[in-house]
Amino acid sequence: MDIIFHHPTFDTQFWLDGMQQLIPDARVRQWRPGDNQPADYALVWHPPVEMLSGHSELKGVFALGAGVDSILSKLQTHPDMLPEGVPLFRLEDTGMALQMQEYAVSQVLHWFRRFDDYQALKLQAKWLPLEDYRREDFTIGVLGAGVLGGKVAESLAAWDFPVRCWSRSKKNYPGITSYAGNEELSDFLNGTRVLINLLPNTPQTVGIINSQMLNQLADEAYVMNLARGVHLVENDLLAALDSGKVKAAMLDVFAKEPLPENSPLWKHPRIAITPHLAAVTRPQEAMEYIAKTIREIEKGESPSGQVSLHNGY
Ligand SMILES: NC(=O)C1=CN([C@@H]2O[C@H](COP(=O)(O)OP(=O)(O)OC[C@H]3O[C@@H](n4cnc5c(N)ncnc54)[C@H](O)[C@@H]3O)[C@@H](O)[C@H]2O)C=CC1
Ligand SMILES: O=C(O)C(=O)CO
Repeated sequence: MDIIFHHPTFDTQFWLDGMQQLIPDARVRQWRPGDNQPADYALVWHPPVEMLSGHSELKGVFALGAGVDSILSKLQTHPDMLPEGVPLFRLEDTGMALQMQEYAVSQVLHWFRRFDDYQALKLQAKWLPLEDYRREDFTIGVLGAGVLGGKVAESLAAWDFPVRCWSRSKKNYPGITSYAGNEELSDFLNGTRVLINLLPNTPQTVGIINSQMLNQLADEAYVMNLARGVHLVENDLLAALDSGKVKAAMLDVFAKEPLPENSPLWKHPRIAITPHLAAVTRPQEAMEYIAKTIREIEKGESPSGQVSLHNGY
């Protein structure tokens, strides 16, 4: 079995050695421009078109992240990049859910305990106990209730917050109210105080966090974007912050990354920013998942994690 690997920034040797250890009889190599030799599996992030195009012998392509939008958008301009019938897989959790839970829970608790207000008071040397927020006024709404959104919703429900989620089809997470489809979006938004985005980037979700959505949230809402920058209309968020509709935002992802130095988001006192690291690929977990999936494919099984090209995620 031949496995090819390409990632613009990962430690390639670590991945080659790791995959070799997990599948000892495989020949694992770094793909380099000009390498047109056949392969059974490809592990990729931002793959050059020629790495995959024409390789209909591939039995699987593994994206080395959870979101496959960068690969699917390249398919728009290079439809032959993924040969017909070759399945595309993505990382399902592999250590990312726990990171998302840490990120979301710590920030929700930060807002709920009003640490942002106390930091502002501290800067004025003011000793002023504020009224507590109540859980019943702190409904958390998770947009996208898949592998990551579902876990984030569960971890916040464990802190006794009222939690709801929104997805394409109904979910059955204990203690979480599930809303599905565009027809239930307004009901989901109505009363949501903290909006957490974990949707995939698809034509249906681009720009979804806009004025219309923000205006339907509870007053003094909080917004956390952990999915993709293109989901959020940045100017609409700035307007909602200025009007007071939104009290604060925590953003991990941006339409343009790295976020340009002249972006007004940097200077806004009620926007917190992290540089797209809410959840990163954990190499060992990812390799174990890929090796397990390869074994399942080799046995003729249908492993989970296959991307639906039709749904776009
Ligand atoms: N900031 C970061 O560091 C990271 C961000 N991500 C982002 O998180 C996203 C979510 O990842 P997973 O949970 O693994 O994806 P997933 O595919 O398991 O879940 C997606 C959820 O969104 C829902 N959804 C999709 N389209 C919808 C629509 N049009 N209307 C309503 N619901 C819709 C699905 O029903 C599902 O519940 C990734 O696509 C990626 O963009 C992932 C990893 C790290
Ligand atoms: O896995 C993903 O989709 C990411 O965004 C990683 O940072």
